[in-house]
This record gives sequence, structure tokens and C-alpha cells, in this order.
Amino acid sequence: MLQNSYVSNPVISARRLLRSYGSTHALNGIDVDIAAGTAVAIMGPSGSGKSTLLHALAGIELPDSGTVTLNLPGQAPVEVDGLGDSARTKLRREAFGFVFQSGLLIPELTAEENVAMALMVNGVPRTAAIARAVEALQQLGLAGMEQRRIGQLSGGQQQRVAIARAQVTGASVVFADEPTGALDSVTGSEVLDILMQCTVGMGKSLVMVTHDRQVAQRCHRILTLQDGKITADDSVVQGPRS
Ligand SMILES: Nc1ncnc2c1ncn2[C@@H]1O[C@H](COP(=O)(O)OP(=O)(O)OP(=O)(O)O)[C@@H](O)[C@H]1O
Repeated sequence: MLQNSYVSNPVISARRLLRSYGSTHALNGIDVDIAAGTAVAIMGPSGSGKSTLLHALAGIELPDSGTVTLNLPGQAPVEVDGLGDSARTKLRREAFGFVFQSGLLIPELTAEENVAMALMVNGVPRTAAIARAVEALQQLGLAGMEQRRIGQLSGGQQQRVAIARAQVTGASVVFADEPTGALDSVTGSEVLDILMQCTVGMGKSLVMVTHDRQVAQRCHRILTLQDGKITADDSVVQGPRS
């Protein structure tokens, strides 16, 4: 069974990841590298460990054992699992962006405030953060909607806000969990185009959980999980159309 998925120039290297919930082995000895500047899809049946792997790679949840190492350009390697809670939170805010199925946007805030928040938690003053947020939203086709609250935007527009928030900080890696799962196929395809442009199109990396093979085929590489193990590691010939 395939379990070792190493590449050169990895931005993230995970080794021997184990994570159990009771008798369930959500991650059962995973070794994987994510190459800088590439899009990697994680597929597999329900309960195979996709979200658990995404959360472990992003330092959201710690594995029971194993290591996750982040190699950012010009910086010393960082062992994510060796950091305390606040250092991991800081790392996530600065180095990673997140796009989830339901956006996880703050409904009481406007689109520009939601995006600006990602900068403000990193210490950028509000006025400068709002200016950069507005620019990011406009680049993603949301000009004129910057001051709408989240509930006043369509599902596709909300996901654009989530993408703007994920990349406005200059995140090196964007993690996405079913980013188009709640959208119709046309809107989903548009959102996926934007997600690709904002990540691999700008030399960043994308790690994306999806059940949709067509979505996965837009990535450079598809990892398939089964029972907490990587059972296939396939290169996608045409690569992403970013
Ligand atoms: N907090 C938790 N408590 C108990 N079991 C959990 C927890 N989180 C995940 N699991 C279990 O670990 C296994 C892997 O879960 P995970 O969410 O990673 O799967 P998945 O492949 O993302 O599934 P889906 O496609 O349904 O979202 C499942 O059997 C799940 O029930």
C-alpha cells in the first residue's frame, strides 16, 4: 500500500502522522510532502481522514504523533507540532489561508471588514487593512459590494470574499475544504478559477479536500485516502488551468 509521497522543494513535509479517535485511526501513518507552488487535492470516501489530514497539515489540530514541518522561502524550517498554541495560531494567521465550504465569514461584518480582519489580527492598522481588503475584493470581481454584509451576498460571492480573506495576507499555503461544495456547478467552476488564480497562479500552494473528481482534476496532484492511509498519489497530466 502506497504511503510515502515525497517531493523535492516541499513547503510542507508531514512524517508518520497518527491520529486516533477511540478505536478509529483517522490518520494511520501518513507521510506526505506538498511541493511549493502546487495544487494538491485530497480525495477519499467519507470518514477516510481527509479533513483530519488537512487540519493536521495546517496546524489546526495536532496529531497524536508524527511531525509537520513548514519550509517557507528564506526562513528556517518550523516544526508546527512543536509550537505552543499561541505560536501555532500566529503561524496560521501569517502563513496560511483557509477557505471552507460555508466560508466561515462573520455575518455581522461587511465583506471588506471580513477580509480586513485577516490583516488586523496580524497587526495591520484598520485603515490600511480596509484599503487592502477593498483592493483584494475588487480584484475578485466584487467592486461595489465591499460594504454589503455577508447575508446580502450570493453563495459564490461569499466564497470570493473567503478567497480574498485567505490570500490578502500573502499566505504561502491556502487550505480549502470543499470550497465549491455548496455551489451550483457554474458558480463552483467560477469560484474554483478564482481560487486557482489566487494561489498557484501567484506561486502559492493549495491543499484542497474535495469529493468532486472534476474539481480534483484541476489540481497538479490527487492524493487518495482510505482508512487514514494514502492509497494513491496521482499526478494530473494537464495541471491546473489557472
Ligand atoms: N472529533 C472527533 N471525534 C471522534 N471521531 C472523529 C472526530 N473527528 C473525526 N473523527 C473520525 O475520524 C475519521 C476521519 O474523519 P474525517 O472528518 O477526517 O473524515 P473525512 O474523510 O474528512 O470525512 P467526510 O468526507 O465525511 O468529511 C472518521 O471516522 C470520523 O468519524
